[in-house]
Amino acid sequence: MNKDKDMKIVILPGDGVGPEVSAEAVKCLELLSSHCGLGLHFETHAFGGAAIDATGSPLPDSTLAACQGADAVLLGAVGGPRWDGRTEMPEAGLLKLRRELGLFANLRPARVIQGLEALSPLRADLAEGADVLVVRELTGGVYFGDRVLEDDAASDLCVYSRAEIERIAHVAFQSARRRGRKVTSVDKANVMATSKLWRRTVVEVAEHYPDVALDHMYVDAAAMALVTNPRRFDVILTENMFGDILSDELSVIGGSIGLLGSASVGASGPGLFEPIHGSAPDIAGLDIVNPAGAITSAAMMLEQLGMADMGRFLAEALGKTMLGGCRTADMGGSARCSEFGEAVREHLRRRLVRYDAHLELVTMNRGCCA
Ligand SMILES: NC(=O)C1=CN([C@@H]2O[C@H](COP(=O)(O)OP(=O)(O)OC[C@H]3O[C@@H](n4cnc5c(N)ncnc54)[C@H](O)[C@@H]3O)[C@@H](O)[C@H]2O)C=CC1
Ligand SMILES: CC(C)CC(=O)C(=O)O
Ligand SMILES: [Mg+2]
Repeated sequence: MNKDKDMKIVILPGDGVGPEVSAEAVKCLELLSSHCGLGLHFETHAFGGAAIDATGSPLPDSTLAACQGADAVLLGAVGGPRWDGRTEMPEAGLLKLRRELGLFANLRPARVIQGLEALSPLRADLAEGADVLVVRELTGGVYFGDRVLEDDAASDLCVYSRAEIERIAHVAFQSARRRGRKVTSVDKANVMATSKLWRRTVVEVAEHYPDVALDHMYVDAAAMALVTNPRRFDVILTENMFGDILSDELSVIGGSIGLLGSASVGASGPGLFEPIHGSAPDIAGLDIVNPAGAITSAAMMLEQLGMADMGRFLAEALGKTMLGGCRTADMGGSARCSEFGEAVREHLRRRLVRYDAHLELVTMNRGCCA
């Protein structure tokens, strides 16, 4: 594959385990790019706590400008106790980056991997075949509302407009069309005004998708159903904070939070690809973190950049690595983060040899038929 245009990928390693997991994902992308002539160019920028230390800001102007000019952004994770209580927190940089890039849709796929059902804490008969996509609204709700913190009282404002709900609902219904044709909208419409508007708007948007089934659940019941009956879900459509919490919960049905990647996309401009986990300060620097979520995010990035085959090769190599028994500590194994990443690349190299042979055959056949 030779792309017509070179692509700029901005890497934001961030804090804690962020640099470790993003390094493994980047090495996989470099391998694919150099082998297949993808023309990916990588540029690393300061972000999060590391950027606060270097510049005083979690999202320096130069980092934001680089992201705005990129084809895609790959992020490790930000935050950690070192910056707790600061006026400028690393996490504020992440929220600002999402808003500045207009990334209103956060897609978090989770599934129980066939052959790895034993990793799931769920009973085998519940776990088998579970495959859920969380479509989380990413630039509205309580994370972006006005905050007041006084000595004896505090408040966080939750605001959603109809337009914000409509656009994320369309993403969910369109995603469902490519999957199991079912959307479960999760809200707290028995209490919250934003949830009442959410439910009303989702029902209206659903009229454009008569081929997709829609049901509604309150978030507390959904939290229970995720671990008692995950197969009842196909696409979960929900607001910012509920989606943040539910997707961490959902990650454990496959065995570990370390497995889940995500894609954040907007109406235009670069997407942001990041594992769903945080900076895991308790295991940072030990080379034991699971880089699967970061590698999955890199595969999602390739797909979004129009290189679906390459994304599939990477995801398959990741699956083969785990099925072959190479697992990090969170999956009950003893592989180091770097060993795991290298094992993925070894599977990728083997896949690329087969791909080259296939391309050669196609070229030969074309020659014969010309
Ligand atoms: N997107 C981001 O950058 C996010 C950043 N954070 C930040 O990260 C910091 C730590 O937050 P926590 O609540 O501890 O959440 P966390 O996701 O960093 O860690 C929760 C638990 O999961 C484990 N874990 C996480 N990722 C793992 C992986 N890939 N492999 C193996 N084990 C893994 C950790 O060791 C820890 O025990 C905080 O400052 C938080 O604000 C939290 C979530 C998202
Ligand atoms: C760190 C926060 C800004 C958000 C978060 O936990 C997430 O997006 O998963
Ligand atoms: Mg989170």
